[in-house]
Amino acid sequence: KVSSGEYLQYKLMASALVSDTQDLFGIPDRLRKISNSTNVFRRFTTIESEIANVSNCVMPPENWPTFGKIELRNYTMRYREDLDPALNHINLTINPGEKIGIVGRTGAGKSSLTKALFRLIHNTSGSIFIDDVDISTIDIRNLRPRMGIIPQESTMLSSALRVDLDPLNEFTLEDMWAALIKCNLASLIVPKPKTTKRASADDIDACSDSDSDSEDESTGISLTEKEKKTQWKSASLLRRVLIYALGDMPRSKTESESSQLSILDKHVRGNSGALSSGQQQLFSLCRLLMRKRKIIILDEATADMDLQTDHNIHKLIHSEFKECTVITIAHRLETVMNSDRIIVLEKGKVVEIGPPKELITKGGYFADLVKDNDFGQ
Ligand SMILES: Nc1ncnc2c1ncn2[C@@H]1O[C@H](COP(=O)(O)OP(=O)(O)OP(=O)(O)O)[C@@H](O)[C@H]1O
Repeated sequence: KVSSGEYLQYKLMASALVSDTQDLFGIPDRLRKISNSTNVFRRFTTIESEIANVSNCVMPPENWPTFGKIELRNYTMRYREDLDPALNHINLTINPGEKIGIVGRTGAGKSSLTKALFRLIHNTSGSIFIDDVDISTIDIRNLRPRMGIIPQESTMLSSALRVDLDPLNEFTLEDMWAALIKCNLASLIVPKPKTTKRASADDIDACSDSDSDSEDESTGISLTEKEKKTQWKSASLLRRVLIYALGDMPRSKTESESSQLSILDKHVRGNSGALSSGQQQLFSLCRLLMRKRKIIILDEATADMDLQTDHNIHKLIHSEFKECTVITIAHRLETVMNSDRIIVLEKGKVVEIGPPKELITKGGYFADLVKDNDFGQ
C-alpha cells in the first residue's frame, strides 16, 4: 500500500529520471554542435591575412579611379596548381564609361573575372591595370572600396536599416532617403499610416519617377483636408514620405529629422518576415547609388528579380551611372542587350567581343547563345 505522499515522491523522481535520461541523449548532438563551432572558429583564426607587404604598396591618388579604364594584360589565374586556368591569357581593354556585358556558359570564367578585379584571387601571370595603375601594387584596403559591386548574393546586416545602408556614418538622411526612393524601396520600409489614408506607399514610390514638386493628381493622392492637400502639393518628396509615414506633416526640422531617423532605425523585414534575395539586392543597389564609384560591377545582380524589375533597375543604373564604367555579368539575355559591347568568355578565354547587334548579325558564340537562349542555364 502506497500513501499519496509516497506516490507523489515516486512520480517526481521518475520524471526527474526521464528528464535526465533525455538530457543524456542530447549530449552527442550538443557535442557535435560545439565541435562544429570550434572548427569554424579555428578556421577563422588560422586564415592567412590578406594584408601583407603593405610597406611596398603604392598609394593610389585620392580620387582614383578617375576615368574607369580597365586593362587586362595577358592575365592568367588558376584556383589550384593542378587545375586548368579559370582565366587564360586574357588581353582586354574596357574604356572609361563603357557599359560592358559579360556572358558565357556555366564555368566560362565570368565570376572569376570579378574576383580578379577585386583581387579576391591571385594571378598566375599577367596584370590588371585600372586607370594605368597596376592593381597588384595597391593595398587591398585601398583597392576594394574604390569600386562598387552588387554581388550574386547580397548581404543584409541584422541591424537597423541605417547601419546597414551607412555603417561608417558617411551620408546624410537625404542621401539615404533619395537612394531608397529611387530603388522603389520606400513602400517596404515606411510603416503603414495609423490614421486616415493619405497616400499609398506606391504613390510615394511613383514620385521617384517624376518631378515630385509639380506632381499631384497623377499620384492618386486623396487627402482628406484642403489644407493638408496644399501642404502635400508643396512638399518635397522626402516630406511626402513622412506625411505618409506619420499621417501628418512634421512641424519642425528637428521633428522631421527624428522621424526620418526613427524609420531608418528599424530592422526591415519583407511581407513574409524576411527579405527576398531580390529585395536584398535592391538594398545593395541603394548602397551603390549613395557611394557613386567610377567602376561598377553587377554580378548577376538582377538574377532574382522579375523581368520588369530587372529592366527598371538597369534603366536606373544607366541613368545614374552614365559616366561610370559598368560591367554586367548576366545569364539573362535581355539584361545585357543594351550594353555598348559584349564580351563572350569560353573556358577562361575571351572568344568574342563587340556590340551585341553586330555579334548577332555576324554569327558566332554570342549569336549561338542567343539562339539557344541558353546563357548558362
Ligand atoms: N573556388 C574555386 N575553386 C576551384 N575552382 C573553381 C573555384 N571557383 C570556380 N572554379 C572553376 O573556375 C572555372 C570558372 O568558374 P566561374 O565561377 O568563374 O565561372 P562562371 O562563368 O562565373 O560560371 P557560372 O555561370 O556558373 O556562375 C570553372 O571551371 C570553375 O569550376
